Amino acid sequence: MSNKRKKILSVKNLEVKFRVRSRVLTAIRNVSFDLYDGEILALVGESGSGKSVITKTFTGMLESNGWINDGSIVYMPNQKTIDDKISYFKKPLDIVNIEKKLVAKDVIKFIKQKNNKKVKELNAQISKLEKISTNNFSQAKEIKLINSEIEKLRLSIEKNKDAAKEFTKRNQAAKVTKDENKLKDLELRKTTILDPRLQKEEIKKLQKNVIDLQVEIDKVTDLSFKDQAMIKEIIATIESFIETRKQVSSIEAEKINTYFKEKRYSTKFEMELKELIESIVQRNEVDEEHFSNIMFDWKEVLNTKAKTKANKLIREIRGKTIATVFQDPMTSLNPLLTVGFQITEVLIKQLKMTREEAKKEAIKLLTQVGISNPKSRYKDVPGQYSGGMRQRVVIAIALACRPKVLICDEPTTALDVTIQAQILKLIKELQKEYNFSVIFITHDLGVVANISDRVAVMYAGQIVEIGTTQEIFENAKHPYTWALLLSLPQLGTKGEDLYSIGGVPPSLFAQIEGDAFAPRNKYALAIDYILEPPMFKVSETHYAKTWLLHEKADKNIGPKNQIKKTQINGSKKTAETRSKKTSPASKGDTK
Ligand SMILES: Nc1ncnc2c1ncn2[C@@H]1O[C@H](COP(=O)(O)OP(=O)(O)OP(=O)(O)O)[C@@H](O)[C@H]1O
Repeated sequence: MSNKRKKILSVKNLEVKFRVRSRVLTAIRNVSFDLYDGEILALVGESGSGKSVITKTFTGMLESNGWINDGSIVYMPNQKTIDDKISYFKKPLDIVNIEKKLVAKDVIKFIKQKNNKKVKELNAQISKLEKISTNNFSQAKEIKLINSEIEKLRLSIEKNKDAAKEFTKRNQAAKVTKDENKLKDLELRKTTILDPRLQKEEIKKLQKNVIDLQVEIDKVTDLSFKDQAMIKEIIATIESFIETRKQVSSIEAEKINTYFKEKRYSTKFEMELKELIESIVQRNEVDEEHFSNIMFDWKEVLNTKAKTKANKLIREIRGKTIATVFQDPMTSLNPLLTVGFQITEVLIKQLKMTREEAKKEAIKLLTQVGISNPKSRYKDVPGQYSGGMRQRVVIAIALACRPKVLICDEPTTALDVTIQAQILKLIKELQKEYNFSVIFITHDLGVVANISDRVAVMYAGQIVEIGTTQEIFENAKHPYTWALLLSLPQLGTKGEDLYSIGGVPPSLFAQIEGDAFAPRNKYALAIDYILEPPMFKVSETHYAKTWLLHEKADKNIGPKNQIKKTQINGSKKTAETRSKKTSPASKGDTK
């Protein structure tokens, strides 16, 4: 695959995080790659390596507990798209910018909402004090109210003090302290109300607070996307401490410390979070009540749906530019509606076709994806189709809007080997005909040997090796790619156990030091445990993230025999031959 081809998607330094029960995990760590116009790029790696998460970021399909923390994903429409009347995107478009609008306004909105609420409360207090200062009747009424509150508090304190003497009643002791503080406040308010000079001072103080909060409302709009992500991380860190009582790691504490040090202006909300974090780090304790008070409206803000514009754009991308085919066709199909109806709905909604035009086009699409008797099958519901045929229908729907990028997320994993070969062949044929680009996700390198132009190998949220399919199969450089190749059933010896990669991938909750694969890598070097390797260039099209490519590393390290793609092809061919014997496509899978 020549790098001279035009890029259609360019991913740079992508970082994706998820909040899981008040902890944060980093699922994608600084990933960069390009997708070229008309190519098939395979994303390969074990379960959990981040293949699906990456592609979900292209279409705004991350679950609500996930967000893009950093990086950019730029979609560049090709000439065909630009010339095409119905295509929606004519200019390069940074998908992350749209996503930011979807997820990042939360913090700004939250702080604004909180400050506005406080301003309202303060203004009410000011007007009450002003009223009291000019009206004796109001003053007497207020004093009466305060006196009755003071009386109630005194009674409550007496009662709880007795209970607190029993050593087990911790709650009562805390309540006594709280009530005593309230009592002090009320006494002070009473004195203020009775003294006109103090009253004026109090009004001035409150007015100053209002001004400070209003300045903050203006400033908070400047919070960058990164600031907001950091604030979310700090909140999660505090929540995690409350839940687990586990001390914050020194790396995290340092990161938070640096964030505050480098800030020119911090909002009151941030300052309060800073205080809470400091209390955790320095004294291993946190004022939970304070935290829940300042976070009171947080959850509501996170769930707001006021992100409609960005949502609309993302839907346009999802519908007209980047389509996805998932492993289980039933996740995309409605079991109660006929296949014909489901295809025509897309055509009518997205391409504004009339029902008649849509029907014609749907039958054409069904024919193209290899459904025999499309006119009669058009009226069947998905349950009347077999697994392989359903997947063909999903492909037809995905192609209905002529996408420029088709994401295939393990589309053949649930199918038996013969049907799998048919579907792969179909995708390849359609791709040639319509010249869209494909990102093919799979955990099985063997599946992509025949279909992909390039392969990107993923491990623990990173791309560890990328190259043309031939380079990856015949000249792999990363020990993880060697392990994947060696565990292919096609390469196993009859009667012997298949090679399996020992150990488990690292936890994505923790900061990963050095090379993430080192603990499972029998060729690991000492440096792998200390320093993360960079991407080393092997050729114009081939890069690998392993210290074994460093000029000082021993070049003889690695498995003795390199694997030939032809070995994989051989076994894939057998599957294809089997499928051809039962073709046309429908024969092996006629239902
Ligand atoms: N909604 C979520 N909440 C929390 N963690 C998530 C969420 N979605 C994905 N992850 C985590 O992100 C990491 C990458 O997941 P991803 O689904 O991309 O893996 P994958 O390589 O596609 O694997 P698989 O083949 O099993 O789907 C995993 O550790 C997963 O647990």
